[in-house]
Amino acid sequence: MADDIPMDVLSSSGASDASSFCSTGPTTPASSPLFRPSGSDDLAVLTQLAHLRSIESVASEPVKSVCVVGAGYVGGPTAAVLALYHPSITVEVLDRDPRRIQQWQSPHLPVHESGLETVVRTVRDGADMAGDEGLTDPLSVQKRGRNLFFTCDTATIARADIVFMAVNTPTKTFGVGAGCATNMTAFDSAMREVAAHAKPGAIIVEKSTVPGGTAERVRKMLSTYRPGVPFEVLSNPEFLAEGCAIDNLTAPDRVLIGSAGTPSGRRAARTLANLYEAWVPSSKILQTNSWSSELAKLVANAMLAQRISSINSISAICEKTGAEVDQVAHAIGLDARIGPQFLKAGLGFGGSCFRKDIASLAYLAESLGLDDVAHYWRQVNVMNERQRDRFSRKVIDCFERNLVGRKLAILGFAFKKNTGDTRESLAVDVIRQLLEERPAEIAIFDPYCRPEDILREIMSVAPEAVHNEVVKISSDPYLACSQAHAVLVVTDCDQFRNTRPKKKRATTQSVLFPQKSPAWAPAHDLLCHETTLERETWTHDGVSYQLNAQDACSPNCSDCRTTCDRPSVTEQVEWTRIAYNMLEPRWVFDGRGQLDAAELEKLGVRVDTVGRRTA
Ligand SMILES: NC(=O)C1=CN([C@@H]2O[C@H](COP(=O)(O)OP(=O)(O)OC[C@H]3O[C@@H](n4cnc5c(N)ncnc54)[C@H](O)[C@@H]3O)[C@@H](O)[C@H]2O)C=CC1
Ligand SMILES: O=C(O)[C@H]1O[C@H](OP(=O)(O)OP(=O)(O)OC[C@H]2O[C@@H](n3ccc(=O)[nH]c3=O)[C@H](O)[C@@H]2O)[C@H](O)[C@@H](O)[C@@H]1O
Repeated sequence: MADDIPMDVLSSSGASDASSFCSTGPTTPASSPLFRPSGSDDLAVLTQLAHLRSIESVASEPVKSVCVVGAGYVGGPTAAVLALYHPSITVEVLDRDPRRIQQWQSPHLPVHESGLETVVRTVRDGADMAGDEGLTDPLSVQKRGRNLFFTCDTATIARADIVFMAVNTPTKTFGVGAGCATNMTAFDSAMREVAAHAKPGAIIVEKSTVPGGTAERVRKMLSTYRPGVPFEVLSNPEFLAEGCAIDNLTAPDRVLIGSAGTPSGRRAARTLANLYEAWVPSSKILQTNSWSSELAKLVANAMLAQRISSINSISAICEKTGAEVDQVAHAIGLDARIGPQFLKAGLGFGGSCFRKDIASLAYLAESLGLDDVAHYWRQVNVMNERQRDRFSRKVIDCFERNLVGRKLAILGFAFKKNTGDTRESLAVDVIRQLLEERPAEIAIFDPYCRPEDILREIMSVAPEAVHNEVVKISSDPYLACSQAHAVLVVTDCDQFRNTRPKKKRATTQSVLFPQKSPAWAPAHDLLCHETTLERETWTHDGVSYQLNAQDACSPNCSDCRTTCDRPSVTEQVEWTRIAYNMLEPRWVFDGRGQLDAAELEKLGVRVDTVGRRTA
């Protein structure tokens, strides 16, 4: 039995739906070409009829139930947003990891994203809601039921009209294609569950980033496991970026849907487009064939990453000349054909996707015999690794290649700001290289990462440093930097700046909902997230929601303990305080080019900035 799902959900669309297509007698009149009055042909006719009905149902029947397989950074937020915009659809998120599921059901969500908790609580726990009249008038308040559920029970698949596949697709580390090809183990194992349980006519949607041709492979897989049963397979890659997932999901630049191009494939694509049209303008929903859609996802990431490697290659030139990389980036970004985004030089790109998606693209090119193309894209990853090496080397050189006895502080461990994701953290490589020089201590502070995640990543490259407590995690930036000979800014967190960040431009959300919605940003910033009689309220799209209180955790909840230990730094750090407690030679290495070096130098520290020649 699925966890925590009301009985009416289970009874209205149980697994029996799947068989009901076959057990219902034909209603086709005798004159129909499908009708054969007798004998062994009956079964074939019934099967054919069932298929026709289930294919038809893809387009004609409203979607009542959605299953998202994979409760990760993509699956969780995607399911929550889908549930928010479709209160009448039951959204169930399936994961094989019980710990993840338990966290999604608790106050301690496994993913840190601005605005996510508010959305999850609204749809997972239900809320009171009211329109313009507001929540103060009891007569205008309505109940919003719960329609987001998290479970480990694969039976949930059988209830779904649409199944989104959002499991991890990392790089293969073994066998043919090791280091480049996509490891499809998780995807294929989840697909086998889907093939076993999905009801006829279900639409299977690839949300995961997969190699080109996967939709075709999935179609074959389905026809092997469930011969003769009709399913539609769509590609619908996700383009959200971590740290702004809710903004990206609620106001995407585009939604891409790839289908088989057959009439039923197009109908399935239309059904999926209808779901999105609840909040995305139809002009932003693109339909292509599956291959184009799958390839477009890899190419989008490759092109973004390529810009970063390009500007970082220029930063290397700047560091040896009088040019400043930010000035160069600004000057070229003003050309409308180039544009200003993704030109920020730094330590290179981290995160779970850019490197692996470029490797997958290069592997595809290589498998097609296009070695030059493969080499071209691989260079983007090569440049990226060199960027980190250059940074670590610079730190070591500034200490005349002797870090013995020195304390280094690392500000930021996540691969970018506003996330607690430690996968492919840039800091790991830097720390690994610095540890080779045997410093006395490396202290790490990050405002969002869990200490256990940081330690796990470092354990994978330098277990001894963790055991010997050379590497320490601090929940306080000032403690981390106290008595440090150098401070390295590794993540672009606004908390680490020494100047006010530039004002954010209005999000596209405010364009989408000009009058009604005050946009998500204020909701995130909790400006319209207030506590009224101890119940929090928030407003979106002209509707005010009053959240229900969350169930209390057990007294020995380990997540509560971790949360208490975690930093509460949301304000900018005071560099005066940091500088005061540093030891000579008081180096600050700005790996993200976001500090005002001249201001910092007034505090008596030496500053080295990526993409600028050191004074
Ligand atoms: N993280 C991101 O920002 C983005 C990721 N993507 C793509 O989305 C996909 C998912 O990425 P993330 O959410 O970051 O991964 P993740 O690792 O955070 O989550 C994947 C989840 O799938 C679960 N899982 C694995 N095998 C399963 C199975 N057989 N049955 C049920 N659950 C299973 C895992 O337990 C895990 O919770 C990847 O293909 C990734 O490339 C796409 C856009 C953005
Ligand atoms: O497929 C994915 O997983 C996602 O990958 C990226 O999203 P994400 O990796 O979450 O974050 P980005 O904002 O793209 O940053 C990636 C890395 O590049 C770095 N970066 C970014 C921009 C820049 O100008 N310079 C730069 O060094 C960031 O600090 C970070 O380490 C893409 O932006 C998403 O569109 C895509 O869906």
